[in-house]
Amino acid sequence: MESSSLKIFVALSLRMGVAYLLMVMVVILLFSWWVMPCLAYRKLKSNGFSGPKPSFPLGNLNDMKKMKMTNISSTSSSSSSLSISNDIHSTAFPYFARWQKLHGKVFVYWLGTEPFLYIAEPEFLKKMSAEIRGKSWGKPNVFKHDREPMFGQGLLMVEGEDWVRHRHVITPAFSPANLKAMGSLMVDSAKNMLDRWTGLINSGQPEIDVEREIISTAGEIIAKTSFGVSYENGRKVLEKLREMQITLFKSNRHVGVPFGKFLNPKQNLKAKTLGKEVDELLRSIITERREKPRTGNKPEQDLLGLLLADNTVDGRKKRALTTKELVDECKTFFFGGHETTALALTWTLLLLGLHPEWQEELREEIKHVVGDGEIVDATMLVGLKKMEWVMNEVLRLYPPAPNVQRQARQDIQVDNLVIPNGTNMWIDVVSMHHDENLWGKDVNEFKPERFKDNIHGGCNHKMGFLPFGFGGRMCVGKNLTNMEYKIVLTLILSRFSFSLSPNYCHAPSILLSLRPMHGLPLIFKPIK
Ligand code: HEM
Repeated sequence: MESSSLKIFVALSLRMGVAYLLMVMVVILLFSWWVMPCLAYRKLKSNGFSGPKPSFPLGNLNDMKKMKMTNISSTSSSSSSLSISNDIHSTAFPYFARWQKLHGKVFVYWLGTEPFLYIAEPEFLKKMSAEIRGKSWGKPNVFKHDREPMFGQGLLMVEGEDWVRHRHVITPAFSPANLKAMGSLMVDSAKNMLDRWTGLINSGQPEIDVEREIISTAGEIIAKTSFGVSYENGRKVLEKLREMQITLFKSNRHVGVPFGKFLNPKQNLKAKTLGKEVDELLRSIITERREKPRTGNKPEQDLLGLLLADNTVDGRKKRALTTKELVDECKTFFFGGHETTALALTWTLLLLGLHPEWQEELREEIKHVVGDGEIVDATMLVGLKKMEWVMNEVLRLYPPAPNVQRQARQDIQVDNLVIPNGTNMWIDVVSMHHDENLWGKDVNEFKPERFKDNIHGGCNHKMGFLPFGFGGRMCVGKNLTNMEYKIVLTLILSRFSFSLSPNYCHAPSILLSLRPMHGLPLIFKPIK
């Protein structure tokens, strides 16, 4: 009798325990997905920020999806090579274009239960970022799960003192001396690509999808220059990263939605598996380099060599990167180091295909600065000023990194408004680059000369042109991009003239970066 009542007592206690635990879990979930977002909403509202009305639990995701779908169906029929417009904001981001009309250039919208402060106003951005140092900025926690397989805790995502440590280790890899040494490897890879193009043209195939070609050459360049590995070894990493990019960013994602990751279980599993495979490949590249005998006492000066070396920050020896940190940095650089530069070149070829007069201008400049000879030394490319105007104008109209994201790690005062600690921010670079109030009536025209004698391109606000980000977290690879861009474009323009194929369909779209959805077919003619 005694033992049976003990059993009943234990069973009852267990049930009550489970019920209690469930209740606590429900309260925690309700608190973090309902109460906290509502409090954040009220706080932002009381601070004067308005925006589209969210619904629980999707926030504004449904509205965004609907506007995107309506936009795709209304533009797909009209998109032909004759109707190419550089006015891309309302097609790439129809929801932001619409909400701007209703709520201005700073407002709050919701991804699931996460509020985002949308910013397309350079003066607001200037005031907001004036007091915040690089290490004090956060990156939205809500994106971290999504981006973990691609970037891990690499430089793009890391925060605080760890960011300082990583940035100090990495910056020397992009010193002028190191960049100069990378120049000849870039020339070799670009020439291989152009020899392939010549072969295709000679065999009667003058139409080439340059997006695919340039992405693969830029991948080869980053594999050789930053990691000292052959394209074959780098290719596996790049292919898997690319597959992961498509898996993670092409489908309907449920960012910020409670249990959102369980809504796409197949994709999440695939991304996780690919992430593990990439980590394994990179670990073997790292191990191989660790075991490779050094030439002399100095570590190799490419990115991987510097990441592996012990390092000193502000005169003090700092902890070297752990293997996990190394793998994450390698992923970040393998991906970030080729895709953005390749897209800058791709969009340039589109605009030059549409503007043969600028092809001629640049050819003249190349003749003057480089002569008819080879690029023997990349430093000679510094004199290509018009090419720099063209690059800036392309990055303005088609910024490969179309937005910058932040999360406040402290309350931030902007005039009489307070952005509460924890607020996510979405800085719309495409919008600012296409804002008539900042650039004038000809904002959507391709006019490289606006950058002549003016590094801001005549924009009436210094923070209205942000292709490489801003402040302490500005792009670390800017100079590498500059050099690679000039080398590849110089070689292309010296060997070919080109025009747009009638098969091109103009559909700039976002897959993390801004890319031509259907590639970029061009028709080539050799010029010597
Ligand atoms: C046209 C080419 C490029 C564009 C448009 C571009 C754009 C950007 C932008 C907008 C940011 C700021 C992101 C933020 O603040 O959240 C950034 C950061 C970064 N970029 Fe680039 N990038 C380019 C080329 C490169 C290259 C070639 C590399 C590497 C070799 C690279 C590596 C990085 C890294 C690691 C960061 C993070 C820096 C930090 O947070 O300290 N980028 N880039």
